[in-house]
Amino acid sequence: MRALCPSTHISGHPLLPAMSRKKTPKSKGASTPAASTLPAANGPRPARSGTARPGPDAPPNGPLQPGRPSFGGGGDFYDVAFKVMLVGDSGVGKTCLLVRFKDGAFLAGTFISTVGIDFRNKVLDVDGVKVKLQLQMWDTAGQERFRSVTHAYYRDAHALLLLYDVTNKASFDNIQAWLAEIHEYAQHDVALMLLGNKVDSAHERVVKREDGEKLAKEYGLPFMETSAKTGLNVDLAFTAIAKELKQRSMKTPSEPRFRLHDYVKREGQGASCCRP
Ligand SMILES: Nc1nc2c(ncn2[C@@H]2O[C@H](COP(=O)(O)OP(=O)(O)OP(=O)(O)O)[C@@H](O)[C@H]2O)c(=O)[nH]1
Ligand SMILES: [Mg+2]
Repeated sequence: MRALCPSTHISGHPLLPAMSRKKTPKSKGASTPAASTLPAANGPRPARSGTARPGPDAPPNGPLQPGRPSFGGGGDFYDVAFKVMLVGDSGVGKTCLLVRFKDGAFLAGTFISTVGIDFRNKVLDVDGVKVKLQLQMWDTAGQERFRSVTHAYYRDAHALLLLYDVTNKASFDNIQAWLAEIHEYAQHDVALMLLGNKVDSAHERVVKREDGEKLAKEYGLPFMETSAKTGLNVDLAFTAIAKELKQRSMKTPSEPRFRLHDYVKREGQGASCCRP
């Protein structure tokens, strides 16, 4: 039985009609990647702690979310905030990865596909700076009228985590189509990382690690294999993105450049370490 990852589907969301949840993974075409509007990673400049917050006239989709200097009404204190979208075929584990990162959990149950928007926020401490990651993903359930919405969301994303499932060849084959969509709709400098998920399912693996590495190299992407089930490399993936985004927005001349590729290569663990 497949595990169920809780979804934060917003019923009653103004953009979402009442939709039933899909229970089988769908092809890439049916799962519209979410997009963002922010000037990706090097686009907008997140406000630092103590800096002015955008006033009421600030564009709603400005590059960075305002920092909350020392207190936040929502309970999460942060200096800079970024939007991170998870994209990839249905069933690759986007919701599970998000839940694992946010709550440290992997719940057994039946796969319930996300309909609408799934999101979580988490604040990380990156070298003394509180970085809030606004993690989200959209699913349009194949409804064409929502594609424009999700494409708009692409432009808002500062970072994109592009997932495939190592036990599902089609999800890997579709990566190029996802990259084409990202290229078309996301900010040109969006921080992007390729993740091969479900490496705990060693016996069902059909996509070799080397294949993922090769594809990533071809497109110049940082790459890691992950498992939402065991937690392998999950925190690392989000931490790496947080470090990259924080560096892009707050880099001081004296600070050595953070190299995302090198970081994930150095810190990433092999699947063999965490097989159940
Ligand atoms: N073994 C294993 N199963 C996983 C892992 N991640 C997710 N799954 C399972 O894969 C199925 C799909 O996971 P989801 O996280 O719901 O997939 P999704 O990408 O959010 O799918 P959509 O919402 O349809 O786009 C569920 O049954 C999960 O339990 C993993 O790392 N290992
Ligand atoms: Mg989901």
